[in-house]
Amino acid sequence: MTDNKTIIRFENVTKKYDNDTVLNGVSFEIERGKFYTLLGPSGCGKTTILRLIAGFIEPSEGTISFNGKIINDVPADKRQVNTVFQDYALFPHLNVFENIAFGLRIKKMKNAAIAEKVMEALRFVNLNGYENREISEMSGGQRQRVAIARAIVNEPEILLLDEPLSALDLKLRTEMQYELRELQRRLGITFIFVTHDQEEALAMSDEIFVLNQGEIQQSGTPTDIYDEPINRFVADFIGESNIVPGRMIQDFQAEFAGKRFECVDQGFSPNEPVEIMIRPEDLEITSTELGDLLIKVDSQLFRGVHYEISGYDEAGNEWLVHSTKKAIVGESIGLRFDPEAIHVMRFGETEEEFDRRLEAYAGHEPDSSVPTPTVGGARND
Ligand SMILES: Nc1ncnc2c1ncn2[C@@H]1O[C@H](COP(=O)(O)OP(=O)(O)OP(=O)(O)O)[C@@H](O)[C@H]1O
Repeated sequence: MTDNKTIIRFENVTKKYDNDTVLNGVSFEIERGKFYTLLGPSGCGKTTILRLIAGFIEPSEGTISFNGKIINDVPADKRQVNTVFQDYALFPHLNVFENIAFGLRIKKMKNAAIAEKVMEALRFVNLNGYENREISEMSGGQRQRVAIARAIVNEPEILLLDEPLSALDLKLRTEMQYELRELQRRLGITFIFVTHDQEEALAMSDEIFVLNQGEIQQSGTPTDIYDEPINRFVADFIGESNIVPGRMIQDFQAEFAGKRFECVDQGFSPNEPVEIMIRPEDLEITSTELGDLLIKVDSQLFRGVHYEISGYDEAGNEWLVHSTKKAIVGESIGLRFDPEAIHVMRFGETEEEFDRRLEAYAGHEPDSSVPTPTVGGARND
């Protein structure tokens, strides 16, 4: 059922071009007034989802609803959706004012009303006073804002943004991230933003959909996805991660790198093979005596805020560590980590199964009657 928070709903949407399936049975809901990001590598289907929402293309199978009504064959110009394109698609022969006014003139709005709306849109994107400038006289960041003003002047219910920051240099891009986020809050309309930049997605979004090969791998808040990635693809794509093979001995006890560790995961079959993920910043450098794991340092890079240290454990797994402490290449160091830092990933788990497993953990602390090693401690047996 669609409740009144839901503005867009995809149900088993597939898009094929000839025999190529570019979206494969995708289902999701978009809630009103939030900032969503579609994140994934090139060719995974992000733009295809935007184009389906905008009405530029139709699904091959499945349904798309807008405010509870199926809109599969509603034409683009009848949808309350506007798009900001990667190249901004501004009209070079029109000045800033006329670029923004364009859609309103097509709607045959009166001049006075157009002027009022254009000026309001310019204020929203901090470009008041620029209305008579030519597009060629505007910088990249300013053109970007004109493109946004042109989209919001139509008062859409949803604004689609297809990699709108990719043409900007890093500093301007970071500034525009703040501006866009702030603009979305002030306008209160739904933004659906496409990017392949994970840091951008983490910084800006209320919700992220991580896509790969035409399927949604995982959806959730930035912290959910960063802290609890569902599989190797998501863990690797969002941030840096150490992923090593292991198995779940029993509830709250994982084995990897030849040792057993207390963890916070449960609901696996005894000895089930799994993948273990630990973030580089969750590994703490300590002495070889105190370490849960020993690694021989292979390389070290200074990254400004931290050192990036890599090395190999005795089982041959590579570990990446982010630490403010220095290490010495060629020497052994100990690594310490908490049970919560160990993320256990099940092979082939669907998002529903994954969510159910995680919900089952909530409020269930490891049972103290289960014989497990000390907190974060390793047991050699
Ligand atoms: N009109 C089309 N005809 C055939 N294949 C298409 C068409 N449009 C897109 N595709 C294919 O669909 C797949 C998904 O494309 P899409 O543009 O959605 O990817 P994307 O995730 O937005 O990628 P990028 O980040 O590179 O823009 C790609 O393999 C692409 O080649």
